[in-house]
Amino acid sequence: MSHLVVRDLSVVLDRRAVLSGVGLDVRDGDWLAVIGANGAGKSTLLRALAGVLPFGGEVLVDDVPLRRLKPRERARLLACAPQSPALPVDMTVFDYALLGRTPYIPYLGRESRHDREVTASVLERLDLSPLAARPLARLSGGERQRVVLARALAQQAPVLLLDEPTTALDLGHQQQVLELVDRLRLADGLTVVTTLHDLSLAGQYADSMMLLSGGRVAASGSPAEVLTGELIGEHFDARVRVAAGPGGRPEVHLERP
Ligand SMILES: Nc1ncnc2c1ncn2[C@@H]1O[C@H](COP(=O)(O)OP(=O)(O)OP(=O)(O)O)[C@@H](O)[C@H]1O
Repeated sequence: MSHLVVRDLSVVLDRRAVLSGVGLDVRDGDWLAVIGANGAGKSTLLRALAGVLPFGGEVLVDDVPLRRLKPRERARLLACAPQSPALPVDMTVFDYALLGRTPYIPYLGRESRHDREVTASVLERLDLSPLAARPLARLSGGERQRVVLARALAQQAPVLLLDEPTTALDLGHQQQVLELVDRLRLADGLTVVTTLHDLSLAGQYADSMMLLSGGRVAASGSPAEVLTGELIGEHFDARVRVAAGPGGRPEVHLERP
């Protein structure tokens, strides 16, 4: 169970301010969806939270500033599935997912039976067991995306950051992955932050949403507050119709101009 707080976060890349003044507060078991047009800064935000980019401002997990933690300590608190990480193509699916257990394996030590069991069970839940011995080079795009997610889940960290976790997945696997993340957050109180381009899907799963535009927070609140025709029209330059879906959650449909 972990409470993620971000205050006044900024990131400068190539001497350009890519994120400025970003704040968020995600409680145990809550799901925040970060949305925004291409280049708005969504991946940069997740990379800064994951500690792989230098940033200004504060990121706190349960009141502990992230920048004070060693990489191993941070990895036990916060797991990240990036959008397209460089993959060691000769490594097998099992060994790659097992890398998620690194923060628990002693220096110069070997993984325990428990580490292998956790890894095997994550692969099972993502339909990846039959591929466990296959090298990453010989996977489809969607299979590779699930393996990256498997590594993050094997890390068993209470804060989970997912960058576009469903882009390469077919409909069934999109549902499987999002339902699995939803079950984990309800059962284990996982704190989830995802970027998602599919706004209806984001509205169905998230408790709260944040709309980024030009590296700043343009809107935040419940899905119904953020997914309005006006905000989407302004920040995505798209014409849409927003309808109330199941449970009053907004559904966003593109409309031909
Ligand atoms: N390493 C980098 N150096 C310089 N600029 C970068 C770097 N990485 C990203 N940017 C720029 O930062 C801005 C935000 O990029 P980011 O990848 O965070 O956007 P995004 O919202 O995730 O976009 P998308 O929806 O296309 O994935 C973009 O203008 C991008 O060109």
